[in-house]
Amino acid sequence: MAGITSTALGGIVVLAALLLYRYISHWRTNYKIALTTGFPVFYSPIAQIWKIWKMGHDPFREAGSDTFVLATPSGNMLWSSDDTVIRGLFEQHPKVDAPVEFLKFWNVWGPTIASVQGAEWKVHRKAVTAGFGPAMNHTVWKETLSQTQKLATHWTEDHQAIVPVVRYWTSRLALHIICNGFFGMKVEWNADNQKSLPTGHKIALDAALPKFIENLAVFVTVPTALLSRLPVKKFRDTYENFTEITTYLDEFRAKVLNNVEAVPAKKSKTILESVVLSEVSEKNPLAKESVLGNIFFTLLAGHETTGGTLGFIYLLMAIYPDHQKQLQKQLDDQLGDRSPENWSLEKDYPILKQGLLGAIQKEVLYFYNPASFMMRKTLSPVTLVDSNNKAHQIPENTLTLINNAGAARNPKTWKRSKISKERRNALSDSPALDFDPDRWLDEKDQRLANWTAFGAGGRVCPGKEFANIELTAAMATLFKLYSLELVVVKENDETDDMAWKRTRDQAIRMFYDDMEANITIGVHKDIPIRIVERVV
Ligand code: HEM
Repeated sequence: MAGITSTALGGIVVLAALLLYRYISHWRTNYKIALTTGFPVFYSPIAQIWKIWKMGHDPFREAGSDTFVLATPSGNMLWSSDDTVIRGLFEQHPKVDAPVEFLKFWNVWGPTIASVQGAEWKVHRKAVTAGFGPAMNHTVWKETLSQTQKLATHWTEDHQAIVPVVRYWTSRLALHIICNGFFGMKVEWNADNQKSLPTGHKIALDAALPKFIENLAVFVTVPTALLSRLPVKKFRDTYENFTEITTYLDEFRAKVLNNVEAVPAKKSKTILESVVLSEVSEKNPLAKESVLGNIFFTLLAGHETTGGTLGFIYLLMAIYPDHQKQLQKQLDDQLGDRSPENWSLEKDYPILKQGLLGAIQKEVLYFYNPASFMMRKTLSPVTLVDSNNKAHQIPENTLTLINNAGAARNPKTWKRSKISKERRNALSDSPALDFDPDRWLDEKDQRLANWTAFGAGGRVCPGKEFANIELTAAMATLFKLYSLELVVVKENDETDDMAWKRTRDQAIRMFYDDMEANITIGVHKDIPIRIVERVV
């Protein structure tokens, strides 16, 4: 008996040694391949991608290079915070494309634009993008002007003008706008949406979507059969929201299909119509699951990003009242005493975008880009040129990590404000300390010429104009008619000024300490603000 055991044990030891040898030799082979790129190479068992926003440019400073390769046993991963390299990665699509094997979690109903490559991606892309255009831009402009005024009234009347978590509301605002653009739905701010539910529904669409998105990780990791059966509230809720959304999407789809012959002749289609139309196309029709999936993905990509960005903008304007006043003065000059109903997309939007309002948007998208990183993969060998004009040969099958957070805090392109070391340390060296929209108004400064918040090349964000129009209209409406202030509560024998500075510094610190990365980044804790009507 003891003999058999020791033989078995010996076998296990030999097998383990063989596996370890294979593991190490894969690792060494990958390391040698990585060296051919000409970038510094490091051995790494795993990449700590969950910490990326907080780490900022630190990994690159420690590596002594803005681009490096992590050689891992299962393959190599190139990390870059060099915006010339990042541009190159975007623009070399389709040779460099999304690594679909890591993006399957987007397939809630079926494959979507975000989780496919090559010829299949072209079909999805055509279906999704046909609905973006001048008609949609007008809808977004008008709906944002109207919804933002309604939100401000809702804050003032129903919340005694105090708003604890701004991001929650700006996400809702973006959801209301996109639901109008996609489905022609008018979502109101009072709780009546839940009372006047369409037949057959228990939850309103604008309530089910955010809850489902919040629990997307649960949905992706727990099998659907268990979600509906296990006695865990989170599982049951996730399943209920999923089935509600499926029914809504099915109903929207059926409505278009019922009258599908009329759609091709329409001069401008909604995104819903163009996606559904692709299901009945003779050439490469999309499956029903992909139709539902693409509508969901575009809804998600379109409101989480824009809502989150607007949340940062509103908060930063409360933290920096001087910038807010400067913006309001410029808005008064640009828009005069016309009311929002009379602002025009053709005339006012380009002027607003070129001024301080556009600069604030860029500054926020730069530091608080909704995606702290993006993944790509080289599908064939490519040449990448870095910001020192040096060419690097990157082998096929190299995963690449476009590190937006690192690129934004790269000292080569980022001019920091003059702030003492002590103050930086006390406020966690939060990027909110360096908030400086004016950097985008200096035309001679070309440091950030390569930077892009929306990607570039074939896979560039199709919602770029949608987002820019929405952010512009939501900022102009709010700051033309109202001001935002941090809510200051005095402690002990503090003077007004001391209490304000303490509150402001606490908010700046929270912009680093409490930043969380989920699907997008956000400060999810309370930073209460007050809305005050302007007397102009
Ligand atoms: C501040 C707002 C937004 C930002 C920063 C943003 C950024 C991005 C980025 C960086 C990409 C990836 C590009 C690439 O892989 O090269 C992307 C893709 C995408 N975005 Fe946006 N986006 C925003 C708003 C929107 C909106 C409003 C919509 C729709 C209404 C939208 C729909 C999409 C879709 C469908 C894709 C996938 C494109 C593809 O893979 O071909 N986005 N976005």
